[in-house]
Amino acid sequence: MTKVAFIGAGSMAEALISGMIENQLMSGNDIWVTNKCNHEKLENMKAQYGVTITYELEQIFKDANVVFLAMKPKDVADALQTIKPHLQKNMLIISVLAGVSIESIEQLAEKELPIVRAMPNTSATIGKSASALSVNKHVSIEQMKLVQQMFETVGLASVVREEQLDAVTGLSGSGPAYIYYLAEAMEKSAEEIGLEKEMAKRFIIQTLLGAAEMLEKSPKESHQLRKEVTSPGGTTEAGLKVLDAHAVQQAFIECIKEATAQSKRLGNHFSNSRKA
Ligand SMILES: NC(=O)C1=CN([C@@H]2O[C@H](COP(=O)(O)OP(=O)(O)OC[C@H]3O[C@@H](n4cnc5c(N)ncnc54)[C@H](OP(=O)(O)O)[C@@H]3O)[C@@H](O)[C@H]2O)C=CC1
Ligand SMILES: O=C(O)[C@@H]1CCC=N1
Repeated sequence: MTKVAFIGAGSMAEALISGMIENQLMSGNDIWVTNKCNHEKLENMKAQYGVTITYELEQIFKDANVVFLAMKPKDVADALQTIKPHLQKNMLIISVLAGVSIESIEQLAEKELPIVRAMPNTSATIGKSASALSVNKHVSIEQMKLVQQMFETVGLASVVREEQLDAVTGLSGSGPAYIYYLAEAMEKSAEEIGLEKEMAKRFIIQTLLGAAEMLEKSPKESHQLRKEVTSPGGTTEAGLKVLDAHAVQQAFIECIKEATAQSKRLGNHFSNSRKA
């Protein structure tokens, strides 16, 4: 049996727990969860997923095979300071923290541990995450199999070079938020052009799902698929002219580059503050 401990019980931890349970990789009995102080949140997770919740570190780490680090980057130094006496050589550490390098975690833990740095996204909740994984040399073949299995259960999982993880964070870690941002704009416009909210929502969702599936299944590139919707002198052309006038495509490119840069900054800030 695998015992999985989550240190941090926020959005990303919940997405992974929900996805792993929903897709029957494990049950709530296998999962232990703690956070900093939000007891109500832990109680909610216990009620919803049947996980064990505790602030007793002895309990959470006893016989744990896998330890997820799922706090914000700014909190990982304090968290590791507290948990490090409980970390054992055979425990696989999986960090989902944006920006924070494997080396930084090794230094904070002050012992040689198998460490995976992962960048999933919140679509793990429904088994649709895009997760990138990097590992250190202490991760065994068996542990790697387990990691692959866990992240494949919650979506697509690929091993990447660690230096690629900031870009993955900017692209697909943050990515769901960009799509929700577009959905928000579509919902707001629907209201203004006189469509009922519920009906418009169904049309928006189906349009996003349909376009995503076309991107997946059609052999055509995205720009070709866009062209096929855009009749000369038609409605799409008129709409897209407005987006071009506002340089929206360029803005999205800059958005992803900035998110990537922020991931690097989070990591640098973190390692510099350790050196200071
Ligand atoms: N949200 C997302 O879409 C994604 C997030 N990530 C990464 O996941 C990590 C968590 O993000 P997210 O879930 O959004 O953050 P949240 O703010 O939702 O959750 C953070 C959790 O960490 C807990 N925590 C803080 N300090 C400690 C501590 N010392 N010991 C134990 N638990 C602690 C908090 O507890 P309390 O509530 O009690 O303060 C809270 O449960 C981040 O590092 C982020 O970069 C990665 C991919 C996507
Ligand atoms: O916004 C963040 O920092 C985290 C990392 C990727 C998605 N959410």
